[in-house]
Amino acid sequence: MDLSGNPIPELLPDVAALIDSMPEPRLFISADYRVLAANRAYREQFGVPEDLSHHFCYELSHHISVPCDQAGESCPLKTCRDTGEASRVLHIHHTPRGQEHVDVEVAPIRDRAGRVLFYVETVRTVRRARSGPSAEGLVGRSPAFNRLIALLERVAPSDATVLLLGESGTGKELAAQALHDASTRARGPFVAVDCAGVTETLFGSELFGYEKGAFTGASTRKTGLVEAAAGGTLFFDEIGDMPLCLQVKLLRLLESGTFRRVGGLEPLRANFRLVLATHRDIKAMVEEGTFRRDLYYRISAFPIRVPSLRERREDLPLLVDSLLQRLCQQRRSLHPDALAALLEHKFPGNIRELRNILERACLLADGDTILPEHLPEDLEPVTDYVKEAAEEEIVPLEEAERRYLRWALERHGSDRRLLAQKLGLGERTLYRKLKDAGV
Ligand SMILES: Nc1ncnc2c1ncn2[C@@H]1O[C@H](COP(=O)(O)OP(=O)(O)OP(=O)(O)O)[C@@H](O)[C@H]1O
Repeated sequence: MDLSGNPIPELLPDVAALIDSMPEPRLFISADYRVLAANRAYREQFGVPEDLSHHFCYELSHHISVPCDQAGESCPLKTCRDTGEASRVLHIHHTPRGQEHVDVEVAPIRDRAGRVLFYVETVRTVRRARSGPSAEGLVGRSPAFNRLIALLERVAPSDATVLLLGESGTGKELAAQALHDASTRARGPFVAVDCAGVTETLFGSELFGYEKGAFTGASTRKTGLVEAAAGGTLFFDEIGDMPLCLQVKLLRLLESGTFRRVGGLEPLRANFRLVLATHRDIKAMVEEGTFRRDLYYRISAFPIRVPSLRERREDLPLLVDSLLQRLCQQRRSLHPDALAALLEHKFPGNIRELRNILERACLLADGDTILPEHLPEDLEPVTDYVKEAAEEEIVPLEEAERRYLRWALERHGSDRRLLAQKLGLGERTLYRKLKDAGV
């Protein structure tokens, strides 16, 4: 029987017993969000009320009284109901341990005739991201950050090459490490190679190692980074800074999957998962001829954009608390006026800049509280296009709209769907307007 009309089908107890043996936390839900059963793993990890019969999934996981899709969140059950296909999203759920990032997947369970009986929701805790202050790892809870985590979670278990793009200091290296930790190679090594400022000779011997006697001073055999990364992840940081002559060598390694130590004859098989990062626009570099097109195609199968701090401004208080835990011996907090000043700052250097500002402030502050005077004097304000427009002469309406859109995007643009909603526009109209305005 279809569960949207809710009596529970007779086969549910059998299926519930079956999923009890499954190791991942699972819920059975009806089309109208009612929780029908929770398996043992779910009960153990998330704890549920004795009697589930009067509970809805959104109450259990979000502590809200309306379905997620009516509360501005994407709801995998709704998508699954609409499309008939499984749907997977990243959410932040309430758990006995506080709020946690979880990877939620909802799939329909059908009878022989193909009618949907009910839905099964699998909930996997994402351990690589923290939604509360934390002394280590990636922290954040903004839509832009959650999108990054969702992509990292999706691609991590595969061996696909990942290219992390984003401004300096946004956390690309931390994201690469998180990707490794979430991969099947997590027990293997994570080896980072900094491509900025490498010379051809150094690169060869660093990357591939050398045999004893390969050149003057090579008194013993040296293992290179490619060999050291066997079974793990090889992370090329600042790949956009790699000179063209070295790009050829890298391409050869990727194409052949083999390498030779300097001075060695025997080809050795490489065994690493490739992750790369750059703050440069390498697509534009390809057009300019400063980055090899063939290498670009080889490494850009799965690009992930790491958002700037401006796109995830709402994470700033959480980042401040986390970084203060990491930086200061004693417990320190930020005065509300100091936080307000930081919220107004542009942060061209992103989280690294925030970290440096806080490190300096910790040294300057005598007490437990960081005050505005402990922050740099030259904090650069976010351009206030609205104020700018108001202070000037009357401008054409089109120009005012362009400025407003730029402001709205800078301040609230991390979730474009929500932004479109707030502006009273369809998402496609917003995209068109942004394109027309050159934003
Ligand atoms: N989400 C985050 N949560 C906590 N700390 C973060 C986060 N993202 C970045 N950081 C911190 O910000 C600093 C810069 O991060 P990272 O070195 O990973 O940036 P990057 O993008 O690789 O920079 P670059 O392009 O200059 O190499 C580090 O100290 C890192 O620990």
